[in-house]
Amino acid sequence: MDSAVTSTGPLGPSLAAPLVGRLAIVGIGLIGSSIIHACKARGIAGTIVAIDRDPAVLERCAALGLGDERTGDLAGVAGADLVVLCIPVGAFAAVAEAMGPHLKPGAIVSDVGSVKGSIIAQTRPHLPAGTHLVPAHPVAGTEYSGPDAGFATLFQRRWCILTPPEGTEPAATALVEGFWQAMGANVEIMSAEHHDRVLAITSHVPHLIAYNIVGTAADLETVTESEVIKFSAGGFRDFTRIAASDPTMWRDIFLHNKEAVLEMLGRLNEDVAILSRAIRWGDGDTLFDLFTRTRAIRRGIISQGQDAAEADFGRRHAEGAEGAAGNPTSDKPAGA
Ligand SMILES: NC(=O)C1=CN([C@@H]2O[C@H](COP(=O)(O)OP(=O)(O)OC[C@H]3O[C@@H](n4cnc5c(N)ncnc54)[C@H](O)[C@@H]3O)[C@@H](O)[C@H]2O)C=CC1
Ligand SMILES: O=C(O)C(=O)Cc1ccc(O)cc1
Repeated sequence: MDSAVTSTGPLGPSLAAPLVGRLAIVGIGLIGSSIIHACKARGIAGTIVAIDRDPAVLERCAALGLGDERTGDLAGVAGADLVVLCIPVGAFAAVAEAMGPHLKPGAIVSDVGSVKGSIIAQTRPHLPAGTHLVPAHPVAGTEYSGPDAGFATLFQRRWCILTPPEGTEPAATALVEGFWQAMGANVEIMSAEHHDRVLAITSHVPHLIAYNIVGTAADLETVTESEVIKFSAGGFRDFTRIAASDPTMWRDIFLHNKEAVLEMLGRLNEDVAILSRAIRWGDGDTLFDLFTRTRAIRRGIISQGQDAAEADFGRRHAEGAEGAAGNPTSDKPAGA
């Protein structure tokens, strides 16, 4: 990648020549618009076609200058070298069916969906021979959605997981790998099945827990709504951020990663039963041992540099610096 770099700006290296001639992004929400910002900032694509079925979204794209061309018609993928589907997981079959006939021979189709097995199953049957499918999932996002929420640095130093089905042309995978690296992401390749199990425990079940706890708190008869808001500075506040995530997107994720999520929920329920028992019987050792183990996991994540801002917060907190008592979790995406 480095030999193709001409200059380094505030957003990182800019490419000497675009990696992709014609890029089509379908779905200009948080992720689609962030890709467009990142590609523009770094000269990754020659021409960008922004496609969305919602006229209001296209209007915002025009106002924000997102895309060199904009259309509500999936025929807009015609002539694209790379098409990236940035739509809810439940919309893939219909979109793939409608766009399939317009793809040029050799086109690479990728995506950003949070579930991979279902996306492959929905998309592959509709892709003409001679095109390539290289599914991707940037493990980076916020609780915000829509074209106004995107920003160029969203993927920087974040993981992007590729799940090319067996038999995928290595050159197609390499192109998509280079595309994400050019936006600042670290790329890892694994099977779709493995991806869906890993993400079920690291992302999907945590979101379900957040939705559930906020719902439960809201339903409690003995705690008023104003008390929930007033005293939400504790752990509950972090849950409310996650529970503000897009309902359509998350409904689709749970419906399309059903098996892995149910498997992980089964394990979680068993472990919650063990904790309930420890609390009931005053078994402090069980609680202390678990909390010691989980604290080490958290510190391991930070020392691996996966969350530099929070590591910095932790350091400043230890030093007693000004502002260290605030919550390190941003309520707003940078630049939004
Ligand atoms: N929000 C996040 O933090 C992350 C989301 N993802 C995945 O990225 C994908 C997109 O998520 P967001 O950008 O957050 O969603 P979003 O809600 O911000 O944007 C989705 C866009 O897709 C458009 N759309 C929906 N159906 C369409 C169709 N049939 N044809 C054309 N456009 C259509 C909508 O009008 C909307 O503009 C989802 O699959 C999600 O699982 C992946 C990583 C992080
Ligand atoms: O905002 C958060 O905490 C997230 O977890 C964002 C996110 C949502 C969905 C994904 O598939 C990946 C990342």
